Amino acid sequence: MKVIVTADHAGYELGQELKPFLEELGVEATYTGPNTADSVDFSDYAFPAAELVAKGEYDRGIVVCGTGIGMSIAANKVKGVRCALVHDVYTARVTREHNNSNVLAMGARVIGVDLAKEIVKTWIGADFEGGRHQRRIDKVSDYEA
Ligand SMILES: O=C(CO)[C@H](O)[C@H](O)[C@H](O)COP(=O)(O)O
Repeated sequence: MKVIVTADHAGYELGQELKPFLEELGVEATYTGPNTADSVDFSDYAFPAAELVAKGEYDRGIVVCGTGIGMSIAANKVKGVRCALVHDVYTARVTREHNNSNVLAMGARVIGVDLAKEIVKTWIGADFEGGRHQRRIDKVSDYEA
């Protein structure tokens, strides 16, 4: 699996920690966010990363900002992206099983590194269940189209 990780200035420390963590999980990970806390705009990082997921160049994306909200709003503007803002392990699992989310958003000012890693591990390992959930996703995709 190939995963792109990006962040803004508020999320860069967590974003950078996630690359080696994903590699420990056997995932090929790329980090495209900033390397300093200098202020940037989340949209400049969210759109390119989300587009690469939508194009299939990466299987999944992880986007991190202060709250995760700005990144998730931006990522969900990209056609084909289903970005889930997650701050607990339960929704990390269910958003894969039910929503087939292909981008995960987290807020580095909301949760700590250990919980973020648990969320990532759960989200990476959970599979889409299809069935009734596929029908529902198809309706969203039809609207998007
Ligand atoms: O867009 C956001 C809020 O939903 C992100 O959390 C940003 O990281 C945040 O707004 C950045 O805030 P800052 O005061 O400019 O550091």
